[in-house]
Amino acid sequence: MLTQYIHNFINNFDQKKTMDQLQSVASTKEGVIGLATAALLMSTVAVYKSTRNDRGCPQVPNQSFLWGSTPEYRKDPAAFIQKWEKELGPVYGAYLFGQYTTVVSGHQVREIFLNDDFDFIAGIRRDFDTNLLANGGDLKDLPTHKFAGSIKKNLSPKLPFYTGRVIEHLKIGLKEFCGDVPDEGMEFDHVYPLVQHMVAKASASVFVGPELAKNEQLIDSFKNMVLEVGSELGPKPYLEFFPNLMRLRMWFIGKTSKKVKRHRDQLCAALKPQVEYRLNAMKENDSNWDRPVSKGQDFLQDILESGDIPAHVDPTEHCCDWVTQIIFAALHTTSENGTLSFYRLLDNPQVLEDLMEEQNQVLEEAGYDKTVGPEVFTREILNKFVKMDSVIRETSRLRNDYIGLPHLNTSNKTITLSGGAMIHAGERAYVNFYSNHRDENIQKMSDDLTTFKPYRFVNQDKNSTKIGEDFIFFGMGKHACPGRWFAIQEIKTIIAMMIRSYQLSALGPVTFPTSDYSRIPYGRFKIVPRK
Ligand code: HEM
Repeated sequence: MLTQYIHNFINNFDQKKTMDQLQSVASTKEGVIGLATAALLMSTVAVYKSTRNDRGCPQVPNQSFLWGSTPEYRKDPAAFIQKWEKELGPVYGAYLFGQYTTVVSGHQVREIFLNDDFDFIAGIRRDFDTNLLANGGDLKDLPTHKFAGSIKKNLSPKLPFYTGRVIEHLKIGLKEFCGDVPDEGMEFDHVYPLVQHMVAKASASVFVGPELAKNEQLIDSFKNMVLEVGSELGPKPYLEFFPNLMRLRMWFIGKTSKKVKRHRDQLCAALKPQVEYRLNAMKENDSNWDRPVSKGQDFLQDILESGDIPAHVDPTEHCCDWVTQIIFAALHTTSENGTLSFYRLLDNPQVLEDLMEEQNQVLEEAGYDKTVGPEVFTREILNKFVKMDSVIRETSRLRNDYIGLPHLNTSNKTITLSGGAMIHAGERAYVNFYSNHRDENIQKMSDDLTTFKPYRFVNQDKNSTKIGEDFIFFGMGKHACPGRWFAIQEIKTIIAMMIRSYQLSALGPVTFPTSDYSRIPYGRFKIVPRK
């Protein structure tokens, strides 16, 4: 009743006015007390409902009426998971993140990923909706299935073709970032900015073409849009109780934030002349135009040629919405995980030398001598770097991911898992990365799964893009990440290139985070040109 009332109450308000009111309410002491009281009431109702509903699985006892088990989880997610799994088994209910949640581990994760009634995109939108937050157009005009379909059709099959361009642009990115590295070497505070710049440059050359990849403003958005726009959201724990308010807040940020406006403006300004030029030339069937396909394709051209631009949307705006979606799906994810693998190597200097040795062997077998540079890499050659692939998979397996990938039951019925757990309509099931990536039965291996073993997956038929219940880093089933081949190839190329060109070393300890807030390790490092 109360939730329904609040739902109606919010939906009957003008969004902008409501948001203004909410912002001013939340900025006063009385307002915060009011919101906290409302959150307490909501929480009490939800806890009451959850105890009355039959859940078909054991529950984590609720530790606080207001926050449920969230503080215990946030304090030490690994300890939370170990404790409750030991006590309750692989599937249990918990009051987490402002709502009742079913946490699913083991073989039953399949039943979440492979059931069409569970929807990850709908599950994540409650807390993070790219369309709203980045003012990225109407979801109906660019639905996720269209975006995913286009990646599958236009990106993955063309990877062999894009490899050379990616290498060329990674090199440009490296040069722009480091300049000429002197013989005595160069020191850096952190890996992320370097990897981020290289990923932005190479990704832009594939998504919008080599010409636009020279545009500094566009590259700035490829690098910084996700972090800057994401930071506008900030932690607002009391909003976790109010999905509608959360969405209003994202909508408000999208419409009013200066950071969002800056990135959208610079993306549109960069894209506009290219989009207009290409559309004009296509319309006039001008065979002389500098068609990107003559120099190779790019993803922007695929969008323009798809004939899918809705008639009521300005083509530049539509392409800008596409690029915004691409930036959110592809850029930070790849930079972050490239950084992680890089730090694992800095932390294991012997592996760096092994990987150089592996490169030399593969290149020799391909008919090259040891002096060649990374420009000779092809997709085929990169695929033969099996030790490096294992390092990347092992890095991803051990990432500090805990309970994640919320999947919303979008049907109007209760879904019962094979172990008996019931997820009612409108509720979310979370997948337990942490357990599946460390469980001996799931991994089908027994040697210490809590430690980093770089060559664990060599000759195991488990490469870094092979998904399954033992590797849910990219999800699973028909919605598994369609960009994973591109992401992994980019990460592999960056690492292989850096190893081939420089001797890399950590300058002090490398620290891997264990919280659920940041996945990025830190530590200083040095590069010295190889002779
Ligand atoms: C290391 C980098 C990346 C990671 C860790 C990652 C991870 C994920 C995960 C966990 C999902 C959800 C899968 C599921 O629901 O089962 C996903 C979906 C998706 N990813 Fe990625 N991703 C990465 C890079 C990329 C790149 C480079 C692209 C685009 C070129 C991309 C495009 C997408 C799209 C379009 C979806 C939605 C698929 C659908 O709903 O059908 N991702 N990704």
